[in-house]
Amino acid sequence: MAAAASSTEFEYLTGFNNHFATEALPGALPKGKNSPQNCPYGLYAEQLSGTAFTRPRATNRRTWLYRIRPSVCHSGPFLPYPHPTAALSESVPTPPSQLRWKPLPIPIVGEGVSEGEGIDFVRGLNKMASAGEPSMKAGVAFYIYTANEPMTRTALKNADGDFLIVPQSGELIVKTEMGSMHVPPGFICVVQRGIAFSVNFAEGTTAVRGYVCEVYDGHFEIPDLGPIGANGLANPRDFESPVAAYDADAEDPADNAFVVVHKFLGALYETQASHSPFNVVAWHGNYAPWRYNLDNFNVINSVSFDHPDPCIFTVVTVQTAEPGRAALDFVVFKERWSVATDTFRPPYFHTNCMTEFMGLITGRYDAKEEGFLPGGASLHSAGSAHGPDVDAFTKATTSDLTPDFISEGAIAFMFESCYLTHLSKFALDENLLDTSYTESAWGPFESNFDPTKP
Ligand SMILES: O=C(O)Cc1cc(O)ccc1O
Ligand SMILES: [Fe+2]
Repeated sequence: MAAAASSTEFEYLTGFNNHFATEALPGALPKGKNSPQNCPYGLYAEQLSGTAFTRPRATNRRTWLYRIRPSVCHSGPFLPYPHPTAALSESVPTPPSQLRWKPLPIPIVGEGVSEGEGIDFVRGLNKMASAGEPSMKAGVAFYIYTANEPMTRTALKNADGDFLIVPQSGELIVKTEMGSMHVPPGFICVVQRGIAFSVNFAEGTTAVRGYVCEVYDGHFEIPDLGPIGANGLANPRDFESPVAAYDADAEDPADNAFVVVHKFLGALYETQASHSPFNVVAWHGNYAPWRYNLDNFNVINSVSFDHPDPCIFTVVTVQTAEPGRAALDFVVFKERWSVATDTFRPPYFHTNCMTEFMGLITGRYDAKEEGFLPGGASLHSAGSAHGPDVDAFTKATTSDLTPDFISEGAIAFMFESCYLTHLSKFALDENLLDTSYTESAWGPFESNFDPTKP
């Protein structure tokens, strides 16, 4: 497939939830006020709210955009957007089975998508599982995307939730109204609701695969550190937001045409725009997309005994109103020293009241060294017991407990949610599922119980 290559050289503004100010033309930001009678360069002033106007200052998010045309010129009339796998996204009766998926082919060919067809990020977004309702601002959706075409003249604007994008293969250029970000595997990015964006490819990338978590609740925050102190895990200064950049109008009106896909109440709508929605010449505010390099995550773990719960690896979280109960924790399992004495070191057997959707970006995961593959996924629903597979158990109970540098170069992750998710029809496709998962992982366990040997 032809892929328009994009440069990866972008500037960034650093710091989590900072109040940024950035202009692509000198003096484009009005001085001292948000909404002057006339804006510099003939721009239109427009506010984008990320939270209710009345939220307390600490959690209030909004950005002022100075743009060539108001956003309303790029929206409506809205017509249903024919998504190739829409029918497969529908929720189906969901068993509590522990599930594992093989790496998804790029692109996925099947119902709705024929061999050789160009598929972009929006058309290649496949819903695996979801819970809740965008209309009530509570819930999540987990997706795997595969695409072989950039969104050169298409943008997506999501009213339902924030998108956390986790590339697994292929380097993304995520172009947003606030500017562009390079997001290769090993990085994550968040594009919050209401911000139009296109997923394009970096030079050398012709096909991509990765994971997306959409959260209908609030926005991603860095977790509080409690007794850990003022530093550690994900540090605020490592979050990078784009600088302002805009598409200038081309001379030929035909070259300016854009399709804006709008996600609203779980459905996709399209609108034909005569100009690019990426027309923000300057912006200021604290509601902006960001990227984060997972290399910067400072792993903290036990240096005495026992296996801490996986929340110790939370990079960012979306909280519900109940303290400590996450709509979504994004948790990363990466290389680290494993030193705990007299301890079963891999993830323990457990039943969680939260839902655990996992993916693997690269390398191996210590609870399942075989079978859980990069580009694949697993789902352990709330209430469904799971744990290390028999090989991991045998290795962990027989090896010497010397300090061990584990999972070298590996990055696994978990979307952990307090919501119970429904599977999509797509997720139950037998060609995508690893149908031998539960039997191969846990079937061989035998009783080692001997009442004579304490
Ligand atoms: O199930 C999993 O592999 C994820 C996980 C990891 C861990 O270290 C502890 C608990 C847990 O759910
Ligand atoms: Fe688990």
